Amino acid sequence: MSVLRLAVPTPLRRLFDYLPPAELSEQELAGLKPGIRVRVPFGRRELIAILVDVAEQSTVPTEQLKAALEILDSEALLPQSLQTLCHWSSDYYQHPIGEVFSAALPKRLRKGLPVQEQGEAAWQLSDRGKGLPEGALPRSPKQAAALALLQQQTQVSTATMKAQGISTAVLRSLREKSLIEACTMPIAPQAGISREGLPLNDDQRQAVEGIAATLGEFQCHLLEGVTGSGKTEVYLQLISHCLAQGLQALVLVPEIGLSPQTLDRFRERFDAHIVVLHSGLAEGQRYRAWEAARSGAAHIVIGTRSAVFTPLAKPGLIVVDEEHDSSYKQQDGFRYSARDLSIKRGQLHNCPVVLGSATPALESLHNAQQGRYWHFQLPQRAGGATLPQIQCLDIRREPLQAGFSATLLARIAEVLQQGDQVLLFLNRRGYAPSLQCHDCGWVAECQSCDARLTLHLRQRQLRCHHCAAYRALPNRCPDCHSSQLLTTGVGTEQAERLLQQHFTQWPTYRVDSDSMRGRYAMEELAAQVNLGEPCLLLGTQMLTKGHHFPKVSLVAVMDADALLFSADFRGEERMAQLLTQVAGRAGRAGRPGQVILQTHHPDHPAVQAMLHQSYAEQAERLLAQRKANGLPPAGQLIMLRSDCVDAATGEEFLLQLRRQFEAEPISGCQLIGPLPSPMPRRQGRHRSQLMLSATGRPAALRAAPRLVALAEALPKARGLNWTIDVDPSELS
Ligand SMILES: Nc1ncnc2c1ncn2[C@@H]1O[C@H](COP(=O)(O)OP(=O)(O)OP(=O)(O)O)[C@@H](O)[C@H]1O
Ligand SMILES: [Zn+2]
Repeated sequence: MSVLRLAVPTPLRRLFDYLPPAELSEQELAGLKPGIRVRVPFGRRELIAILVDVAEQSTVPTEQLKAALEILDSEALLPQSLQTLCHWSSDYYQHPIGEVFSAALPKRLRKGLPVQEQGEAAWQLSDRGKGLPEGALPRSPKQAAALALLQQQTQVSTATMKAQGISTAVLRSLREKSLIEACTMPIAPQAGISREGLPLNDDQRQAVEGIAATLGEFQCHLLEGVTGSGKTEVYLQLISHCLAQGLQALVLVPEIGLSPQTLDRFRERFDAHIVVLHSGLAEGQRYRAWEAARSGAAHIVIGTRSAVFTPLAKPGLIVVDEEHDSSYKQQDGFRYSARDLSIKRGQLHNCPVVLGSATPALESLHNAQQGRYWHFQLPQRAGGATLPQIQCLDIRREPLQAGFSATLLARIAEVLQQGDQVLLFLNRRGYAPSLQCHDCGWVAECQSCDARLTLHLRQRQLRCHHCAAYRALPNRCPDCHSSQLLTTGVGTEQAERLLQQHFTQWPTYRVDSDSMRGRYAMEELAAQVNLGEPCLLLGTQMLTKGHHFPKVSLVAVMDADALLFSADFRGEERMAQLLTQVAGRAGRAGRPGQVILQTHHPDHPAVQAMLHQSYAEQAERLLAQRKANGLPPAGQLIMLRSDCVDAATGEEFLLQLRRQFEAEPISGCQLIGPLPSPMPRRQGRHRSQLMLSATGRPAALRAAPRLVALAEALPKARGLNWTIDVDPSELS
């Protein structure tokens, strides 16, 4: 007797056995392929599952097995290599396989809708049209031409008709006469054509030649190139090698790095079918892009994190741009790292993977040093631009206006007067991060989180940046009714006001998630700024990623102190990356750039390092510290988090887990905690964490399934949730 072994989208970490649908013949059963969708009853619902295997028998007694309802596909939706990637991810991240498959499929298919062959709108003769006697063509010459075309070729695309001067109006009137009918024509994959690239400098050429030599085999490459060194040009030329071999390229970009400028560079370079996959797409658009990638019609697939699961008919190259970026790690649900999975994918497809960054993650540098990755360096800016000078501006005892020192304001004025642009980095949106009563000390706090509320003056609201809570801005203190409410700290909204008042002649553009709503906001802004008129750009991290503003010659970090004193062991690495990236926006074309860090801690070692060391030198020092402390990449971490409405339950659960794990310890593994999370209460839930530190991958690979098995076996208190995070990127 045959049993269908299925991955069902549920939070349970196991496969489910079902009997085949009753009407399925033996022959049909033998033809079932892993990777097809099956509709199954599950509790009171119906779910869409993925077939993993057809087994001879089940461990569940036959009478308890339910029958599947319907087989939805004849061919696997995902190629074998991607199915393997899903299984591997499920094991590695200890995430339920059903949910992993869901993450890999577009919503349309998850809902059970049929696979749609993608085609081009076209026309063919109707039966009446076919029966038209010779010489009985319509009198209109255009209509006659259209019919003549269709008599020669069975189907002609609307685009071809247009190229022949036949308008849609002509085609419509032929359809009204029932002579022709609409149809879809399969898109014949065409060769992607590359236009000529820039002449490469020696470093770029070495990288392109070295990496291109590995097309057709698996090899991971680290492309470490300072900001503006022309990494993108290296990707473009590698992709053109890839297209020349008839292969597809997958390019991953950080969530907010998918700038229109980047896309334009691809579109200008290639006469090829380029599809884009990101979270802002409508369901239908996403599906069409996915299908084009899967069928091989798309030559280049550019996407954010989840695009790492896009099937490719002829995979040739994977590029991960800004590989250090934290948006590659999913922070909830299925907590995978798209960078790490792309390397696994390269292995499965036998294709090279390029990790590119000006500020590579310590993990990647470590792998390069160990000889696992080939390491290519671009130490100079391309096209003759020089790297900017970084200075620190000691603001102790300096009066500040909305976070600006007089010295900085004067410097900004000079640059604007010279006709250049200024970029100001302030990583805090809103007007002020805190509101306090001057008389009684009351502080506006979120009722559900251990966090202060941010003042948004334009909307006259207090908002929590950790949950959706907001309330109207009070006029008086709710405790003592004093009207003396004061703000502390400065956000972008406040800094923007000051700039507008101070620099009336020049426009200020604010770039943060409040001001950049709408899909085209960033695109329009970039176009405006690149007209080259002097202006002020003020923004959060959004402004720092991948943008190329050639006229910016001064970059100022308004509050460098906000980046110091992080509790996370990655704090200093992140600071060095962020500041190097921000600084890298200055002086990208010809004119030398200048970077100013405003700080109260000019002697802090991290600030000093920014002034006197390159990122590579800082990374070397930080890596040595990590090794000394057994922290990643020298060791591996696994985080177990619990959350519950009351504080004690979660902690008790993690404590039990620790005891059970330690009853039979795994060598090379050490548990730390349970401890309250850095933000102990969020959205009304108390959060605790238990961290496992392993000396290396083998120990971690043994520990992860064991922790999950123990946690699943523990009695679960009402309302308690727990999650596992393998290779956590944030310790919060
Ligand atoms: N070989 C070259 N000759 C002349 N100009 C070049 C060359 N390569 C790149 N450039 C130019 O240098 C500028 C910076 O290049 P690019 O944006 O590719 O750098 P990047 O390393 O990707 O930068 P970042 O990491 O800061 O985003 C671009 O204007 C690009 O056109
Ligand atoms: Zn909140």
